[in-house]
Amino acid sequence: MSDEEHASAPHWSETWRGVEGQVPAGPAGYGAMIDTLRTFLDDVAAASPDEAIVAALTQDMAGWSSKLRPLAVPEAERIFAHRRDLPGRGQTMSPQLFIDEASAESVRGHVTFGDYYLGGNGAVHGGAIPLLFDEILGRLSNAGTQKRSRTAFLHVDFRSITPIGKRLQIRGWFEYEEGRKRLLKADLRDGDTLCAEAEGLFVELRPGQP
Ligand SMILES: CCCCCCCCCCCCCCCC(=O)SCCNC(=O)CCNC(=O)[C@H](O)C(C)(C)COP(=O)(O)OP(=O)(O)OC[C@H]1O[C@@H](n2cnc3c(N)ncnc32)[C@H](O)[C@@H]1OP(=O)(O)O
Repeated sequence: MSDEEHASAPHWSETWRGVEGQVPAGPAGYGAMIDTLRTFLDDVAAASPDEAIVAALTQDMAGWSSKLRPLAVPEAERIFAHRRDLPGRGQTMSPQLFIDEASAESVRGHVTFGDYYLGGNGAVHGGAIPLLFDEILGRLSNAGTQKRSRTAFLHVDFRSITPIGKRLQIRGWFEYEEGRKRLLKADLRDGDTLCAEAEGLFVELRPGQP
């Protein structure tokens, strides 16, 4: 990185905590709303409601959709998934990632997959785990640089089942950088048990690449 690029690059911590002193986008209470939505999705997944509850819930949800739809804004103005100051970035697509320790080269955190992410027999769905790895490695790859990268490949090995409802430990780290290529690795553990590990190639975008 040249001196000029270094001076204008964001600090790596902004990726995990947002910009210190900057008022985050969105109204007060946005994070609490997203947390409530996460709990709601877990409750929907776990419940066996009767016909009356299903009808009432459908009506309530449709009511909220019709209130939200006119409030849609272009991507750059959206709050969902843009709140780097919140664990999970204020989104519900991937499980809420709590960062315990981070640097420019590595990150360590914890995560609990709720009932919403159940695949079967108490195990997390095999598609939700790569989502989490892409989240942590994609953010680490782009930490402290304006030269954004995108995932070119993400290889995941499932070593043992990943349990629902347990606090798990996740780590991500840089293996090496070579030109525009950044190779990163991650693992997900339940105590001493290795649940899954990943290797991702992130390729730095050229100017004009979306
Ligand atoms: C805009 C920023 C987003 C982040 C915002 C942050 C927001 C807050 C955080 C969000 C956290 C979630 C982060 C999610 C991150 C995603 O998930 S991004 C979405 C998923 N990924 C995509 O959609 C990418 C789609 N693919 C592409 O756009 C293009 O293929 C790529 C990856 C940009 C590469 O294309 P290219 O620039 O034309 O690269 P190319 O010159 O062909 O190759 C460069 C080098 O890489 C190698 N390479 C390329 N692809 C491969 C491959 N698949 N296998 C092996 N080698 C490969 C080439 O062989 C070449 O190697 P060398 O010859 O230099 O040794």
